[in-house]
Amino acid sequence: MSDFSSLGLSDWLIQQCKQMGISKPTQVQENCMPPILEGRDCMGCAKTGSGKTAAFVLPVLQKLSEDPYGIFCLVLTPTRELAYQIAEQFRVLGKPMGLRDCIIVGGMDMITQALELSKKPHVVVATPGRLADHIRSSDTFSIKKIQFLILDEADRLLEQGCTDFTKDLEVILAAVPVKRQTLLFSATLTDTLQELKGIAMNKPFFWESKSEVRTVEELDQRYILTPEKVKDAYLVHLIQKFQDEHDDWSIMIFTNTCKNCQILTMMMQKFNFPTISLHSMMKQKQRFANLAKFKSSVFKILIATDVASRGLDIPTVQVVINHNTPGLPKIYIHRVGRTARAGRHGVSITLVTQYDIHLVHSIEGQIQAKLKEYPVEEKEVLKILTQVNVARRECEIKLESTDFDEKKEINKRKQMILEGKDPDVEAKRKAELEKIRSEKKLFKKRIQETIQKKQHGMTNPQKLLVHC
Ligand SMILES: Nc1ncnc2c1ncn2[C@@H]1O[C@H](COP(=O)(O)OP(=O)(O)OP(=O)(O)O)[C@@H](O)[C@H]1O
Repeated sequence: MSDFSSLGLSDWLIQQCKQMGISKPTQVQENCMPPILEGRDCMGCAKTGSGKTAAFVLPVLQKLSEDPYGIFCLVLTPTRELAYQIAEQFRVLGKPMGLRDCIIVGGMDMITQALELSKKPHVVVATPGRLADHIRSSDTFSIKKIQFLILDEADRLLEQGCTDFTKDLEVILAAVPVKRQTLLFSATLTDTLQELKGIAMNKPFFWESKSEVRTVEELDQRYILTPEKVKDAYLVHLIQKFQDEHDDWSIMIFTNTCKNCQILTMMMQKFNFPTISLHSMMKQKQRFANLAKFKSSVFKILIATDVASRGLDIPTVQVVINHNTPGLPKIYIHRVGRTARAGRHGVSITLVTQYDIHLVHSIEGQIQAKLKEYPVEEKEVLKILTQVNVARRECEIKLESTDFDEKKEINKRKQMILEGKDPDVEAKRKAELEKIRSEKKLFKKRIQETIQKKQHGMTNPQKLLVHC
């Protein structure tokens, strides 16, 4: 394995790495840093927790120190928390050169951000939506001369998930120079390779870690098969066990919706577990505060939606629990990648219902590894089942008495307005679609019933026609 100096990194950066406890490059750093330093575009696909951030931060800082100006580098990332984490790496590693950075994310004051942008920071780390808003509304800053455009979690930025970044990316790509170095990183690049190559036009250097298994060796991947109604009892049992058996422990629990995240958090707090939540319906300041409390181990359990599934680097996390089986293997890869980072060991436990078995098969197919069953004493779980289910119902009732659903509706309407849609027209369209869907469902059901009856000799063709 090479060292940082043989990769072409300057002494002052090597010293900075040492201060951070980084002495030898990881594979992705060893392979991607030389082409980046040579001026090539680069696409790096390496496992979670393998040091992809430093693989782009270090060469950018080196180039910036040779010819410092602002705005030199723009980093785009899908979540606000991740933007802060990346900016922090730039700040720590770039301290000796007096690096000036600026974070541009939603949920924070736009005027303060505009002022910071106008001061020409060396590095801007942004989420696409808010940066595109600044580009549309202000001419007090320019990203026309940037040297580096970096897309961290590049595949997420390009996919059309629940947050669709494509329109904002178009605005940003039109504002950056054609002559630039483009760097794209993620643990799951391969699905969107062609689109990504379109962004890194300059014959990109592509590097992918060779191993067949797409999750890290240090991760013990488990599952528990459970009926839907017993899931929460398993969760309480698992947490109790970790609390009893470990002194120093930290758990991330992923769930599918903001509401479920909120209810589970209330439930765990009811059981006196030190729990805190992170989801997109929370105010941004609360999100940052909760994450900070979890990082500093004031709270040992973080219950989150997929807003926290990518990139977050919290070394103390030893366990990841999937309260729902992720619908896509790549979501699974990122979620479980919040533990077993940088060579540490970790465990992931996925709660699987009978309806999710096909999802587990598709996850196993993608990661090229089998999940093993996690042994649990069912008797112990059944003992607390009623108590846990009563607690859930109480929390659901409590949440219903707040304006949580109302807030959700308002957020949805705000999002539609931002996307240029009329919320009332959309609601009407949705209701009509729903009506058509349920009519179709009923129609299908009737046909099936009629066919079944016919097969049992209980009907005749006329009856079928009458039904149709
Ligand atoms: N060469 C190195 N040696 C030891 N630790 C390192 C090295 N490079 C980075 N690290 C540490 O490894 C941890 C994970 O790094 P990083 O967050 O960059 O992972 P990643 O590959 O971006 O993961 P993800 O795909 O989850 O975003 C960080 O705490 C970082 O400080």
